[in-house]
Amino acid sequence: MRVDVQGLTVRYGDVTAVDDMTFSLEGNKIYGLLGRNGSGKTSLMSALAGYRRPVGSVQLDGVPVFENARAMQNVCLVRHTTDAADKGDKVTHALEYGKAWRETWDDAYAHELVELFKLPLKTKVGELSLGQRSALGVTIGLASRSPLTMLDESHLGMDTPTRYAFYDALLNDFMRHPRTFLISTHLIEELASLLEEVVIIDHGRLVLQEEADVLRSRGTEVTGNAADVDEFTAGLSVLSEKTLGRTKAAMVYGTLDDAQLVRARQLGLELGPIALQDLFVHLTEPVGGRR
Ligand SMILES: Nc1ncnc2c1ncn2[C@@H]1O[C@H](COP(=O)(O)OP(=O)(O)OP(=O)(O)O)[C@@H](O)[C@H]1O
Repeated sequence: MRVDVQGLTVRYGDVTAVDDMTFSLEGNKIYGLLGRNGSGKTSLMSALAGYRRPVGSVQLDGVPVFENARAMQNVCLVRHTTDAADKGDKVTHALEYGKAWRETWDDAYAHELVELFKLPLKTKVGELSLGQRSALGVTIGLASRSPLTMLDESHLGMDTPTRYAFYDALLNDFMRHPRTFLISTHLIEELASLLEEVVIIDHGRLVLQEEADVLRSRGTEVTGNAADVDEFTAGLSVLSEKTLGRTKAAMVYGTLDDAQLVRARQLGLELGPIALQDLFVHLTEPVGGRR
């Protein structure tokens, strides 16, 4: 499903959560929506789901989503809190609602995921653990097979093995049934290999939208003898450094020229791709204020 956002602004009283945002997602990809706390991810996703009347326009496959039941049926937004489901309902009922609401729902797949995540069907949603609630949200999101599926930090409460089981399930299901996923997460590196394109927002504004590989190629990890790494990176924009004994790894922002590549070889330094997370930190406002 294609998404077109034009001049979108979301305000809560005096607070501008999304500030005149314009971008398009061509669709059928796994997109990462990255942004610091309070940057406007949830507000943006709510507008994309048609939950609020937009200032500006939000179109899904060329059709405005707000007050359009047909378009909204093609969207599934899973938030990290299972606010959609009544906490007094049993898990099995939450899944039935998912099924009743969506033509694209795959019930057999929903039950495969219930098995995978060991979800207790007869337990009330309000009595699930945080991780189980996350698993229920993710189950609803994946089994909905919605043409636009948005997962807003929905896997936050899962433990590490469960998160990795979720990433596998997501990728496998996306390969079998390509659709548009927009996923917000603060666990960037874990999800990085799944993301084809990345949208970074900060203070309600679009910072960049880029293919993940292109974004990674904007920086280099330089590893080697600490003194040699220091010599090589002097004057470069270093995003972060890690030292282990005499070895150092430095994340450098910017493209290296031929002379620098030759010098790196002379010093015996290893050059590799940069972590998306380091770029993200560099591209958004630092904790405590502006750069
Ligand atoms: N219901 C609301 N009423 C008033 N202000 C709100 C409301 N919801 C969000 N905001 C404000 O809008 C801004 C964006 O919030 P939003 O939840 O969209 O950010 P987010 O990127 O999803 O944050 P997080 O990563 O912490 O979940 C914040 O300043 C927040 O305080």
